[in-house]
Amino acid sequence: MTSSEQSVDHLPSVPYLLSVTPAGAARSTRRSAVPVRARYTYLGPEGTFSEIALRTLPEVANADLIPSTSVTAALDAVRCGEASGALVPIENSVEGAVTTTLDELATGQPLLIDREVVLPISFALLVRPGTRLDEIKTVTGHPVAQAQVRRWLATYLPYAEWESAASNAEGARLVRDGRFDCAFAGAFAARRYGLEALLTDINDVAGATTRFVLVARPGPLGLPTRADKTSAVAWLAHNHPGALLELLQEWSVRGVNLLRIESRPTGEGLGQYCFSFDAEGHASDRRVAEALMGLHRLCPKVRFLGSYPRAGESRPRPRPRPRPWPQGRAMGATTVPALGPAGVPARGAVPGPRDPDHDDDPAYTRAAAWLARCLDGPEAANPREAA
Ligand SMILES: O=C(O)C(=O)C[C@]1(C(=O)O)C=C[C@@H](O)C=C1
Repeated sequence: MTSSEQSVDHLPSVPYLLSVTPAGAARSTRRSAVPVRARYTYLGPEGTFSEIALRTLPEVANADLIPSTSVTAALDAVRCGEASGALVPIENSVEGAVTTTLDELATGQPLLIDREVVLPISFALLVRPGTRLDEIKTVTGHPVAQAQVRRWLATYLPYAEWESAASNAEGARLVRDGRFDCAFAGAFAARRYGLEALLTDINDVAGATTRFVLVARPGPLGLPTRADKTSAVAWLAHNHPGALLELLQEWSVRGVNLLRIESRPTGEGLGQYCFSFDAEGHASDRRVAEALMGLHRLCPKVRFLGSYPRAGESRPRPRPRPRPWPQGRAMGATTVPALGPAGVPARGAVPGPRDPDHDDDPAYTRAAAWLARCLDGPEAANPREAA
């Protein structure tokens, strides 16, 4: 048994976060002086990989961890102030994006990604004690799990009927209740639901991993480390030849590496897409800041999703304070706003200093003001959306 299995077995039984008050009710608790015990939520019920991922974070050691019924419920709990943060899956190395998470972060009241966790994923076939493989007729699990065991299912349970569950642990709960014969879930979930791991280490692709993000209400960004990632969503102005290329060029001309980019339907009709991406670096890095401002000029809508340490990079540590950018000097296509003592645009320093090159350029001024608000983390870090 691994240490993570042990930690799950010793979890207290907690209720689901079900009641959600209207969004917009509460502000971030990050700066609160009141010593309240933090509450974090995750895709539940107890015994999900999401819970294991959340428990790897030192900041939750003394917090209450409360399962949510879905990614949407977890994020809404943060939006309305019921939880300080939510840990949800966002990407799997075999199946790709967890689209619910991408879409929920792209819409609704803005949230920021604070941290990411990458977890190795391997499934066990959980059954009620005594069930044999040749007795299994119905199977359940999360859709992302199904994609990771498709070949295994075709080989060993070709006639079993699959029905998706809200999460792998929810699948295990349904097996316990007699709704299905077996569920794919982490082996650590077996004891929680009084089940038996008939088989373990099931995976079509060895070394599969899932990336999870810890999401919170907007607040000041963490200081840059030597290994950061910046996430955002951009909507293109017109569907014209080269529109996506223009967006990508904002990054490439500045030498910023994109780590992920995917299109997601906006819901406004066929062919209407926005682009969700991760870039290497922190929004206070000059090149990343310039690229974000470039996007703001180019796109009718940009949603900043945060700058945070990259998981798995050799121990990110705070950088030495960066040298201030030369104030008001043009750097490539844009200049950057005034810097505060931490090397990031100062609170209230919006827009930047008098800039003879750009003062007659309202698009520049708006982009600089937007970037400073992204770094400072006010509630409305996405004025483009209100426009
Ligand atoms: O956290 C869980 O256990 C989940 O059910 C979610 C989830 C996911 O959506 O990626 C997590 C990891 C596994 O790769 C499969 C499913």
